[in-house]
Amino acid sequence: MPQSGAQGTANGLSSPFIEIPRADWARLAPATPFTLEESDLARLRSLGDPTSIEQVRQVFAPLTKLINVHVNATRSLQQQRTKFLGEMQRPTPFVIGIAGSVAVGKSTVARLLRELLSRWEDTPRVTLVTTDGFLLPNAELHRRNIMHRKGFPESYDRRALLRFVTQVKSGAPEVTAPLYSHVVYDIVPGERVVVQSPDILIVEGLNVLQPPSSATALSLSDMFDFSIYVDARTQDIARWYEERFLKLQTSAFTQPESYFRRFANLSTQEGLEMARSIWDSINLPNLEQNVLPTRSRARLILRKAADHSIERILLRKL
Ligand SMILES: Nc1ncnc2c1ncn2[C@@H]1O[C@H](COP(=O)(O)OP(=O)(O)O)[C@@H](O)[C@H]1O
Ligand SMILES: CC(C)(COP(=O)(O)O)[C@@H](O)C(=O)NCCC(=O)O
Repeated sequence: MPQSGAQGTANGLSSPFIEIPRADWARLAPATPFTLEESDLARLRSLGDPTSIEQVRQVFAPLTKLINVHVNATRSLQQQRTKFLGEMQRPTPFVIGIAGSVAVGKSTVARLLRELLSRWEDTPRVTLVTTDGFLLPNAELHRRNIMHRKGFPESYDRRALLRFVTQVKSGAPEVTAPLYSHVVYDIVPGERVVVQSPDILIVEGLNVLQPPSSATALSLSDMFDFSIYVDARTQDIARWYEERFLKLQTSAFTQPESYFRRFANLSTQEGLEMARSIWDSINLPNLEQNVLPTRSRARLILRKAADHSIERILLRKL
């Protein structure tokens, strides 16, 4: 049975979330055969992410079913509204936001959802964009003296990001976004990501659930039809960040164009110290000050255990 109040009862208010026990959630998987193969999963997982096929079956398959219910309800509402207003309007893309800390594993969640949702016959065209494309280029971050704030809300061109998602959601046939490279650690000049009127747009990034900058402004999350916060204990995320940094030392950092190339030859101890210093000075304060406070704005919270498995599922009921 769903349990209420899993997110606490601050100020005596009851929690807007119910926790759905993992076993009950797994039983909500669709009856259709599960077709994801180990080889697909290997392609979709991020570096160091151990998500298993069993996890996908028990957690992600029911989640895509729930999202499919939301997609169909949204389309039905759109149709009825169009009829009521006497308008001619095609169904517009269903937009999903995925938020959470650096290194929590958002990319794996987003890629799995893209893959599984595209296997539903109602939504074959699913596009995933990451908000890093809307980071200000390094030259501009330096000019504003905020290079040490990469990932904080002020390091993005938030108006361009909101405009981009609004255009996609309005049904524009083709919208483009800038492209960010984690290896170069900067926007790639002249390259664009092209989005062509998908059935579903997934927008993944640290700050996608930020409230509006003023009481009268629209926020990105106003464009979301569904949203997910990928959550974990801060000390676990810090460890995942360190472990990933050590793995990147022998992979991405060795590439000639890597911004972190100078870290490739550090000893394990020095690598750990460098990872800890970046975590403590940038990603941890951003998590605590900006990202974590948006958790309760999500429709669904996926809470990961120390081994990356999803141990708790919290669904907003209000
Ligand atoms: N310095 C880096 N070089 C290359 N790839 C990176 C680097 N940092 C992160 N990545 C990759 O970028 C993706 C996004 O990472 P991140 O923003 O931390 O989000 P998350 O871990 O929640 O998916 C991950 O697939 C990660 O492996
Ligand atoms: C690029 C990021 C800000 C994530 O961007 P997002 O796609 O979440 O908008 C992050 O991965 C990052 O590089 N943070 C800066 C500190 C660091 O190097 O870890």
